[in-house]
Amino acid sequence: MSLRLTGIRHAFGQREILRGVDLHVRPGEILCLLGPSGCGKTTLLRLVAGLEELQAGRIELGGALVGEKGREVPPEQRHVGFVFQDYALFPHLTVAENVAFGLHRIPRGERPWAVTEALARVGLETYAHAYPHMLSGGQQQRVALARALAPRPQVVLLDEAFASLDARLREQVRDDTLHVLQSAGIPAMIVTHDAEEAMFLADRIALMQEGRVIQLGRPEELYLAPADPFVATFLGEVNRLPARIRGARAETAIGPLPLRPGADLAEGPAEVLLRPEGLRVQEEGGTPAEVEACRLLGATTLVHLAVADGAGGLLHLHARLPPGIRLSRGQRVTVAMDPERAFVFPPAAP
Ligand SMILES: Nc1ncnc2c1ncn2[C@@H]1O[C@H](COP(=O)(O)OP(=O)(O)OP(=O)(O)O)[C@@H](O)[C@H]1O
Repeated sequence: MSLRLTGIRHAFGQREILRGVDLHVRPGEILCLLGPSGCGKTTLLRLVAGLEELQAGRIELGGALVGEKGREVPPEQRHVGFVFQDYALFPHLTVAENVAFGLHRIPRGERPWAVTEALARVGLETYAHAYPHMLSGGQQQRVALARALAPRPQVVLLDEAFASLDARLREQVRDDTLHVLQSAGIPAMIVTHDAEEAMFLADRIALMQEGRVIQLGRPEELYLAPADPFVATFLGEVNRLPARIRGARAETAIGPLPLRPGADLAEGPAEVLLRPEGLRVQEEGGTPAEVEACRLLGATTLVHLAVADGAGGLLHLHARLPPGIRLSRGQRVTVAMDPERAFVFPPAAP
């Protein structure tokens, strides 16, 4: 079971929303469509589900053509499972009846077993006879997932499925969802605008901007080798350092950074983006810096630092250090760069 999208374009009126998207969700793979609001993620998902008329390109599910302009398989015949942000459970049906709702293709006699199996998969078999309002938001979302998976669809699509849950519950439901999707082995395409969520869930991330996939790869590829500053900043916090390319190095206020092999950068001004965990704080042997603030954030300690920018001003930088490290305001330290967490790009447009 896999999903292949080729040359998908879409416009609403004169506005081009999708500008040529090619994607392959492999069997059993979890692919996250990540991008800012309005970049076309939901539209792409709706095209896959058949909820939007295809204008250009092809959609294949499990090797069979389900969408091409003028030749579209209707949504109910596509074997696609859908989970929305607002669960969309039927309030007057029990949990079991909600899950059974999409099982018309399965022989009647097998349906109770399919419902029990789907509810067991999400750990809610004891709630079969409860009504949605008796469940927490997280449990309702798990029912929605069970309902989407019960008919064994070719692909399951999740659209901002965790957005309406509060932070702690969201983490729990995400975690459950990852394990449920992996154990079901059904490929999934998940829409989110939250980079951390995408990194948590995805085997691969397709980062979208203005209707195009800007970079496609494993989360660590996007995080550690971003194709451009947009990808670097979307995937996580960065420090921005003015730089100058000289030979095979980018020179910055906190030392030189060797260019990566194949980097195509002209001599002259550039910009280095440095992940906060790539800013090492040491007692000696780096560039002098002064601690402005130090806060424990739970899993990491965030240190605010001031460094001379080499032109009479100060650069404000963030370092993320292991928890337990305590530095005081005004303390003098030195800083250095971890080249694995630093990326050089042409200078930002003024
Ligand atoms: N039926 C429609 N008619 C006109 N414009 C639409 C329609 N559906 C979506 N749009 C517009 O298309 C653009 C892309 O919407 P889409 O929902 O695909 O983006 P998205 O990346 O999922 O963002 P969001 O997270 O905000 O939903 C938006 O500007 C939206 O206003």
